[in-house]
Amino acid sequence: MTQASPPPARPPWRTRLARRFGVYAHVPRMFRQIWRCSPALTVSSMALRLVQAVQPSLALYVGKLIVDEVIHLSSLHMPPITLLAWGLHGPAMRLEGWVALEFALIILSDLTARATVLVDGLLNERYVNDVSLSLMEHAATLDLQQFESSELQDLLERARRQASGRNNLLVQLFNIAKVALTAITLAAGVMAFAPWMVVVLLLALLPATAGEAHFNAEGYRLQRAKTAERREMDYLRNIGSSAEHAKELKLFGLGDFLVGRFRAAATTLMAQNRRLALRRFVWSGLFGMIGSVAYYTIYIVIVWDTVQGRFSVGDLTFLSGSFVRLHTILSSLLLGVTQTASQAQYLDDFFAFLDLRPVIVPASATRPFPSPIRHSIRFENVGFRYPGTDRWAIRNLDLNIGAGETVALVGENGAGKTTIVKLLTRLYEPDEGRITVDGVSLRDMDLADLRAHIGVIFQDFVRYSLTAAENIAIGRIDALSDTARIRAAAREGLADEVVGRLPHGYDQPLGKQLARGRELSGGEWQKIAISRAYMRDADLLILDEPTSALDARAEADVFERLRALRHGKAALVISHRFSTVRTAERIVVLEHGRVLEQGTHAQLLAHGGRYAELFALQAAGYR
Ligand SMILES: Nc1ncnc2c1ncn2[C@@H]1O[C@H](COP(=O)(O)OP(=O)(O)OP(=O)(O)O)[C@@H](O)[C@H]1O
Repeated sequence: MTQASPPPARPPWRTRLARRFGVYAHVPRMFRQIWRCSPALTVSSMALRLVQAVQPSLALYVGKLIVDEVIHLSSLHMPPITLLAWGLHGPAMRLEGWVALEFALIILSDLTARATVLVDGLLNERYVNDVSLSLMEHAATLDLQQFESSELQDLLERARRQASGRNNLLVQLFNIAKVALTAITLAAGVMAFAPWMVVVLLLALLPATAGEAHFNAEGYRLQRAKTAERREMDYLRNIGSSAEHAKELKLFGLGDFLVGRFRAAATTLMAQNRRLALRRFVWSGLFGMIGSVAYYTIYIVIVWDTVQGRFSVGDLTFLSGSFVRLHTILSSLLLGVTQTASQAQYLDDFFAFLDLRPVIVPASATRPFPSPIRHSIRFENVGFRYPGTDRWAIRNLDLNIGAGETVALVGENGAGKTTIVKLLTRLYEPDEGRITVDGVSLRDMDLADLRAHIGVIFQDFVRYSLTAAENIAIGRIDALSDTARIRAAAREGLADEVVGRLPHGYDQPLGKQLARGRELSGGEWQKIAISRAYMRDADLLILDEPTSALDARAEADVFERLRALRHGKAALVISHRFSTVRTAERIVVLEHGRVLEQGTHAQLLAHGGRYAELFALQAAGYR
């Protein structure tokens, strides 16, 4: 599975440059999303940063005033007095005022820093939840065929990373705004003394910025190209450590095989990441040094100017202090901008996912599902190919399911039985022909209305790690609190005696994922799934291999109830078991996506075709 895929090709420089600038295109959209989470918290977070931004310049300037005042006072040659007496001394009052202001600034800085952590924490949590909810809500609107494509899985994986790991982007962007403001105020202070210093410092930081931008883009490109490999690694990790797979893993001794495959994938990925990290380390170190050299050159000039008397000692403290900060702040600002740029690239994936539209377009003028069905459900010359494949899974299919009729579909593996169910429920659209209910095309119906009138149990139904009641209520989730309905459905689907044996009855969590969870046998799960179908008052009941795991008595019971329940409703049953199939009013034999023969059990046996042949084969097994 894992091939050491070659590093992705480098796009031309124009594209690279456009991408580097384009990464922030989605930031306003992200900001709107944050704002929607809580306008009050967003405003508070920004206001607190505004206060924090000007604080360092103010503190430095007050520091300069203190130093100058101390030098002034020490030049007055006061007689020795106590600190208290000196404090009450007139000339000291101004110094005390500056110190008090500095103290107030420090307290304010401390308070705003703490308040920012609090506000950001609250806002971040809301934002992360909002992002996860948007992902889930949007995923629910997409079609099955989109989920089955690996491109969508890759995009979803990257979008999820935005939901789980990229949430700091918000805090980082706010911090950048704060740091930028601080840098402006500090630079304005330094500019008043020597504008060239700021210019030199900015120029000296340019190489480091360019380097960071380059390596961040490279890093993202590598991560993006490796999405499929990472998904495979997640898959291997998951099957290697889940209770669901533990049984086969042990019996087939798959542990070493999985570990080996994971290790191979991880080693390739690590080697590519390491190469990039090393190149980044070397270049960033070199570029960083250019900034430091510029900084120390300027520092020496400031000291020299002070020694020469062009600057006061207060000026020296202010300038050197401002300069240290400006140097650190500008470096971190430039770094921050490029780092957030690389994170902002994930926003692309996140919003690209949110912008995906379902492929099955809703009908422009919807017609209600004809309930109850008076005549029939018809497949008229239907043809269908799965997206991305050339083979027709279904071709020239004409099929009729009359009102109140039970039709059984039989056919060898891959004949197209489940595909018919997917088309009937509009999980996929036919490429040719049409499907109608009493003459109304499925395409003209509202999707939710259509699905509300059909009860389906697929052969690979889901075993939810939820309580027994919830597992049954899944069939009609808006009736979750309707205990009587859940119990009635459980009786019809034979799940009530399964539930009766559970220590916590209907409140018993099922599966192994939840605390107190109880695992059921295959047949017991199937009874739960059949009960799900009974939760719906469906006009068409579709059971795809409903009784494959049931014992003979349970199977007979299920069909007896099915017949009793239907009262004029149609049913489509797919099965390989002839004991199930023979009870149907009509049996349709499929081959290569077409109807080969159809009729009652007796008619088909008399006909002596494929059905008779398959029936004889199975019957021989029992003799
Ligand atoms: N998601 C898919 N993408 C591509 N091809 C698919 C997909 N699902 C099924 N097929 C192909 O379509 C054909 C019909 O499959 P279908 O699941 O309808 O068969 P079936 O009659 O239900 O088989 P079985 O008895 O094994 O359940 C098969 O050749 C299968 O390989």
